Amino acid sequence: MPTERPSVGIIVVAAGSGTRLGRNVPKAFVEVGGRSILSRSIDSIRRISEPVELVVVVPADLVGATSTHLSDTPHVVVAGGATRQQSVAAGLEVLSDAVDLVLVHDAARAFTPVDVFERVIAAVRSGAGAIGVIPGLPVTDTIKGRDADGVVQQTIDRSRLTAVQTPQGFPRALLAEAYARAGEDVTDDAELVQQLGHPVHVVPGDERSFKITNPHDLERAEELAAPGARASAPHWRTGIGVDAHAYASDDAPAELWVAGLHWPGERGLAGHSDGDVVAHAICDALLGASGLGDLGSRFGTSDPALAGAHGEVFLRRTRDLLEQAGFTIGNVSVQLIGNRPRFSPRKAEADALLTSILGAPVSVSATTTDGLGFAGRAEGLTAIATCLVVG
Ligand SMILES: Nc1ccn([C@@H]2O[C@H](COP(=O)(O)OP(=O)(O)OP(=O)(O)O)[C@@H](O)[C@H]2O)c(=O)n1
Ligand SMILES: C[C@](O)(CO)[C@H](O)COP(=O)(O)O
Repeated sequence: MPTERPSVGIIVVAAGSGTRLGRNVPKAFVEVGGRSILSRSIDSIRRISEPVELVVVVPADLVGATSTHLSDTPHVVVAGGATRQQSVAAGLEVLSDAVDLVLVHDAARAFTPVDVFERVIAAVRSGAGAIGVIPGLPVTDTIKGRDADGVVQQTIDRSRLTAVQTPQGFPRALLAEAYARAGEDVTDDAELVQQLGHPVHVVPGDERSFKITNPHDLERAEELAAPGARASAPHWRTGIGVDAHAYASDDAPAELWVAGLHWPGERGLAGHSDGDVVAHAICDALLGASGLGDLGSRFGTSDPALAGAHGEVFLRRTRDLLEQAGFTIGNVSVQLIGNRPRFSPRKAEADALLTSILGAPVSVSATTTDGLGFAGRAEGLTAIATCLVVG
């Protein structure tokens, strides 16, 4: 069935042995800062702002062990071949029919920022199914041609040279045809597409997208992976979350918990958990900003462990989910809407508690609605939260 926009498939080739790196495990499975190169190479893919189909190509004896390197990212694993070209061909074989735009990415480029992926996807789309797109950087060294004895023959005009990176993007039909007709082994996908006579355009690559090839590259990778180092330009995202709970009925009274605090003597809220609207609105804002779903899909009412759970439980779990996905919370701002409790005397206490739970500044304010709406009629409480996250 035709889709409005080409649906994206990404083949991550990770089946190389890493001869030049000289380790005793295949390169993509070498650890950098406690995580494999393969695992790091999909960090940015997880952040692409649309769903993508992921195929990972690995050495045949590591097919079974690969999933542990990809956490919960949906993927298909397939055994690669003796050359990069054969490995890409193996990946192409298992893409589903839904995919009509393919990116091929080297796992060895473990720190490629997400904007490079998005730039390549956008450029392929703008080419109306007819062009290939590769990220590249200007060459900064002087480049000379030499003969087999090492004698310089000429200086090559570097102004027209590009150092080519991945992901390389193509309309699926074009890449499939290029691979079907491929002859001699070449070093990148664009070469095969060009051999068919199709144009390949260069878009800006990124210095951080270097290929981990030699031992020195591994040192550079360790530096980028070190705590506090930024492997990619900060990507700020905003989120919004709203929650409302009715007051508990007199038949089933409850204690009031709002903003992580217990409010003795106040009428409690009804709900599967403790009904902490402030905590729940914050979770929704954070999950939404990070593209990680929402409170309902992450912490469903079917989970008996969450019956009566306090807001703090949801907040801590939400923070963990964001951190696992590589996001850091910038700040959170929340407004509580309702007649009671009188919030301002405990604002500082609430801010301090929520700030310590989330490890980022949280500010809660409160307002009434001049008697309007369900909050004004004292039927319940609402909270609206906004946040910034960076990833
Ligand atoms: N048979 C191969 C060879 C390479 N690759 C992948 O292609 C990318 C680029 O290749 P390169 O950096 O040259 O990796 P290796 O071939 O492993 O390195 P070396 O040439 O040093 O052995 C890497 O992610 C690598 O895993 C692959 O999937 N299958
Ligand atoms: C695809 C590539 O990364 C673009 O620079 C490069 O051609 C891979 O070549 P290698 O010889 O397999 O490293």
